[in-house]
Amino acid sequence: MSDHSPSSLVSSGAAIDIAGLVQRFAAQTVLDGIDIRLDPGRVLALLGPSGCGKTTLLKLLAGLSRPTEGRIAIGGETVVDARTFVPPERRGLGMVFQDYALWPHMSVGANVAFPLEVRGVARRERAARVTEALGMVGLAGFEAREPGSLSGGQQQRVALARAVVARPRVLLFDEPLSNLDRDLRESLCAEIGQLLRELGTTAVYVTHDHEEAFSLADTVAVMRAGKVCQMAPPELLVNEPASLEVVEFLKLGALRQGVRTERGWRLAGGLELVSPEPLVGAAVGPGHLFIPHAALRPGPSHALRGQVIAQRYRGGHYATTVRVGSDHEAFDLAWLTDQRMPLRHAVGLDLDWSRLRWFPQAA
Ligand SMILES: Nc1ncnc2c1ncn2[C@@H]1O[C@H](COP(=O)(O)OP(=O)(O)OP(=O)(O)O)[C@@H](O)[C@H]1O
Repeated sequence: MSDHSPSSLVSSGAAIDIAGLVQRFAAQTVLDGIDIRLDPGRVLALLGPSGCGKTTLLKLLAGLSRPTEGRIAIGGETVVDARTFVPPERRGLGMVFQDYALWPHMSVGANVAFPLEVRGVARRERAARVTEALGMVGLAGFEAREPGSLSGGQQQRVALARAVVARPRVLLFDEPLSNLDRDLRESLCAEIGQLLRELGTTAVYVTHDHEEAFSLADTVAVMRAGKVCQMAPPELLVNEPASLEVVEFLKLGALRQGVRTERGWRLAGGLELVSPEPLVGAAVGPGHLFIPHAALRPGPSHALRGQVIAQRYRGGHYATTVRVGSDHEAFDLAWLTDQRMPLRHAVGLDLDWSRLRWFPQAA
């Protein structure tokens, strides 16, 4: 964020242990047996579609509600189970919300100082730590400003300074960037990631944005319908998605129904993929083939032939949509190239066969 050293705000992050967490509201089961262990200082993203239970899980961590069943421990101490409930203010947390939640009648400095005031920190130390926290988020000298006079991005930086000023053991983020425009989202996301690493705080970050989750987090929990489908570092999720659900949600390529043959796959619609090398693993039979975007590369074998149907310039490359396969069963793949191409331009692509994933149909 700035080159200000965060020395006095560095905290020792706490481990988080969640075991058998269930949340029911009347007949609806919103969290259905969540087990998560997060090591101290790690950043976990909870990623999933609207309504999958992300915010409900974050609220349980924060102590803003109580689970129907299960246990949460922070730093080895049980903060909630059937017998225990530690209130939010005693959990050692900092929180950043989507809507900033700043107090409009208080100056920026007073907003950031508030968690220290509540903890009875002396005025002189308070002032020094507020200055430092504002410096860290790139708002040095903003103490006297009114929150209402700041841009959305600046208000979120104030909220971030307020969340870190009391050296929390755990930081919780609930979709903090979703009210900001794309460029600002990208830059603030990178800055938050850097800040978290400098501070060493454990963090849980709720988002439905894949890019945010993948760029910020050490570990991503993909959630669907109250369950964690897969929890893994971003590169593992991309290369080894555990299930069709994860593949479908992450949208990192094309998923096609087909039949595994001795030498490759015959996809619905008739497209044949024949591997140059013998395939290992999985028996022949029906299932789904996942062709990740990352498996595409230019080359002479032209395992896949298609037509360019769209190109978008982004960050030095053309994100190119290539339509492959016959008319009624055509599918689209995204390919990064530095060449500009006319619409309907015919392209032949090679495949990195080792990156294809086959999900055999359950017997
Ligand atoms: N206090 C409550 N009482 C009844 N139902 C609730 C309550 N809180 C949440 N729900 C329901 O639980 C489900 C999950 O909500 P939650 O806010 O956790 O989802 P989410 O994954 O964070 O979604 P979004 O990305 O839209 O915020 C929703 O169907 C919601 O209506």
